[in-house]
Amino acid sequence: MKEEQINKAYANAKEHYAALGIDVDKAIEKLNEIPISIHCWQADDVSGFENPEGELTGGIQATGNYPGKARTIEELRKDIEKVLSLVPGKHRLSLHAIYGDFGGEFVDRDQIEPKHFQSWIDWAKKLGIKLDFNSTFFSHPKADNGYTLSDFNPEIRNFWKEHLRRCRRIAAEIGRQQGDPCIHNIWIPDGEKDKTVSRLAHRQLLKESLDEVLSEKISTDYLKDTVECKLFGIGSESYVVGSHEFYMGYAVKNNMMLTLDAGHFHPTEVISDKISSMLLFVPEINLHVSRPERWDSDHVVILNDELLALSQEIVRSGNRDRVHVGLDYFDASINRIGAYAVGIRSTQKALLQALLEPTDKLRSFEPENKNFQRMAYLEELKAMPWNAVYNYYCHKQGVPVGDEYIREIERYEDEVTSKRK
Ligand SMILES: C[C@H](O)[C@H](O)[C@@H](O)C(=O)CO
Ligand SMILES: [Mn+2]
Repeated sequence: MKEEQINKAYANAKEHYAALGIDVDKAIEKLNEIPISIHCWQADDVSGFENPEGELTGGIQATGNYPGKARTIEELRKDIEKVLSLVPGKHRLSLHAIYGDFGGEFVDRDQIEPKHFQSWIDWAKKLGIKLDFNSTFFSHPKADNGYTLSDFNPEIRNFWKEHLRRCRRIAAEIGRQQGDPCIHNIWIPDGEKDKTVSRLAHRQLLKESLDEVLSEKISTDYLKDTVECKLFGIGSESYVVGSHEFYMGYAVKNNMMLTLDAGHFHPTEVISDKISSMLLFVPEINLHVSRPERWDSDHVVILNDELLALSQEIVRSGNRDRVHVGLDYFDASINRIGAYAVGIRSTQKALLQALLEPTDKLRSFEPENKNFQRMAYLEELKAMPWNAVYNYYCHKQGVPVGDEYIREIERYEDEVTSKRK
């Protein structure tokens, strides 16, 4: 797109929004301050570097066999660097524990240390980005019977407690070195395919295991733990120990962060409407923005109604700094760099639309029962020239404008990912 065209469209958009009392430059500034925590696992179908040839377990599945997935740390970093060059803003990278730099050795989960993540910390520092972290309770023989921290066997529980303990210390070290708290997401796949009888017993064990490990106090200047619930997984259709009620209760009781994953609820249930409730009871919320298609299928995030509603709720709540936006999907059926670019850019477009909303004006209709006016303005806003503002933002940040990123990805595929056999 030509510079002149971008500027002209932007000037026109600016005028349109000004008529509604909206300052587009301020909206861009605010958008620029919202980091998106980019998940490292889209690049390699959640394989990681502990046992890359191993099976992906834990009730999640990456479907598809598109060529070019990252096979090494170097390839994964190169891919993430490419992704970062295609999107405006400063973002974060969310690492899973199985993505350590193990130097070709097998290091079991109860043995990992900060040193295995030092090269990630150094790399991130060089790029000027921050890291988040995830403990990995899946794809491991000690999780094969469906339980980890809530297993009846104390040896299994102890193994996973040690993993969690170490992950917290690794995340804290990342936070300390980057001078910004590292968000440590705890997702535990424990559950069963069919009619579990001992539901309470497993939940009691999960609670006890978490209580024990989380009793080690670590400053929130370095580490922010967050717990992620789930309704069901593949092979855990009937029972998941860490359900919504379990973790909502756990997070509220312990005054800690709660992760809401868009794919972890009933098929028609949305997380956008949970934000305004949970903000009243937990200090912070972590989002795993994903796209469930019929089930928790982890499709690439696109600009749909729920993504917009989610963004509106974040912005309208006035608590942007208490809601952390992270992505979580792993589509192996399409170009993986493209999957990242679409997901990040769409999330930003939704956030921008929310930031360009004349919220006070809309709110003013409510006490006056002017619900037609509210609805009509909301409809008008959908067709406002927000995309011209996004294009201008991309242009100013020196990243591809409009559909230019598609050709960049095709070039990268020709030159890099297609050569990975
Ligand atoms: C790989 C992630 O940890 C995983 O996707 C988790 O966050 C989840 O959402 C599982 O369904
Ligand atoms: Mn998730």
